[in-house]
Amino acid sequence: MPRHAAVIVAAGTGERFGGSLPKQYRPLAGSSVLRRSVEAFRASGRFGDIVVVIRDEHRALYDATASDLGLPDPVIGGATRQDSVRAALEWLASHAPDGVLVHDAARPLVDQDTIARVLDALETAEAAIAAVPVVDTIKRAEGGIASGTVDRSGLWQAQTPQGFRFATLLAAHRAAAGESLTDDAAVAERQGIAVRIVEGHVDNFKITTEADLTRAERLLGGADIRTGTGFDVHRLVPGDGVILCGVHIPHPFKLDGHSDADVGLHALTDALLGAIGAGDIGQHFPPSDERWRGADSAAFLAHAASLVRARGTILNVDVTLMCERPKIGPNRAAMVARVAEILQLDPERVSVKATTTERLGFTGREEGIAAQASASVRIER
Ligand SMILES: Nc1ccn([C@@H]2O[C@H](COP(=O)(O)OP(=O)(O)OP(=O)(O)O)[C@@H](O)[C@H]2O)c(=O)n1
Ligand SMILES: C[C@](O)(CO)[C@H](O)COP(=O)(O)O
Repeated sequence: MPRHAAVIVAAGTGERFGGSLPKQYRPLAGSSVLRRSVEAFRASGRFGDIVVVIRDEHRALYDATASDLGLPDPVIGGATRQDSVRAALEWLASHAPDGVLVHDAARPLVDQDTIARVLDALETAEAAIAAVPVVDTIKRAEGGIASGTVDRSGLWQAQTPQGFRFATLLAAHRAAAGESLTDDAAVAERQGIAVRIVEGHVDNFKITTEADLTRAERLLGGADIRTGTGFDVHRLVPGDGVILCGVHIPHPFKLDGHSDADVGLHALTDALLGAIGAGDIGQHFPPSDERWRGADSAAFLAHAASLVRARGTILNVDVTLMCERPKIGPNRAAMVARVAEILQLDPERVSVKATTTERLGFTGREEGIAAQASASVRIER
């Protein structure tokens, strides 16, 4: 039985993707791009060594996503993909596997059939790569103007994995050091090695831009979206106005409470905390703490928002205020604007609604005001 190794190259900078978190460490459907690629090769059960190649400065990111996978220490890659693959092959040289499959970490949707086809082809071929036929009409263009149509017959889009007899690929990479070749098949072709093409899969695309990640997320059944709800009540006592969703509204009563008693922002704070399982407002801002006496509830909401942002993105929030008076309608736009400002959200993602309770219950008797809220967040870290 031949012994095969897998090399997962993840030492790129993801320049075309951009952003502060490199694309291979971006969350993807509850996992990460890199972890999904590695797990596809683990799940195949046909590999001895699985070697991941990373950038030195990504060590903490790698540990956070893959340290529990039981892999050997990652190999440190080079300036180009070619350099990174060669570094992994040199590391593997002392293990002398019969064959090696090289795979882009940036292709997290690789399927088991594609991996198996490349491996099976290696039984009779010295080199085999996954690829899909070019299906679109291909244009050559200069200055944005088409200057010709390329005959697409016989054209393929190379994917990974790309498989080789180990000794063949190591020798080819050593010979090609310093050149500028974008895949391992090109390195092998340079040495006159016949590279067999086997069927890849259209979904085994490379994550190059944000749009690719969104497409991958969609194919995997959606992002990690969570929702939280909040509910709060404050008593009305004689006063000169209420603060609701950050807006002061003149009124012959005020809301009674330790802080400014903004029932709308309190419900919303709890909704955000609930969405990430971070307890409730009372845990974060105990009424026994003098610091919060008369406090502007915007500080509570901003704190909850920062906890969510440490893990992901706030998608939308929705607050319903329950009272007979004051009338919310004339103040709604100002409330939406203030909540959006505190949450640093587009106002289009903020909703404030109101209802009476048909003069029923404590809100109907104007003894107090109640609020309920919900928040949706996308977890990314
Ligand atoms: N010096 C490099 C460059 C790329 N790669 C890896 O090779 C694969 C294919 O490269 P690509 O997707 O083009 O990644 P980047 O080089 O990161 O992207 P860009 O070209 O946009 O900077 C990726 O898994 C990438 O991490 C690598 O290991 N070492
Ligand atoms: C290896 C590869 O993914 C096959 O399509 C591709 O060649 C990588 O090229 P890039 O220039 O790094 O995008």
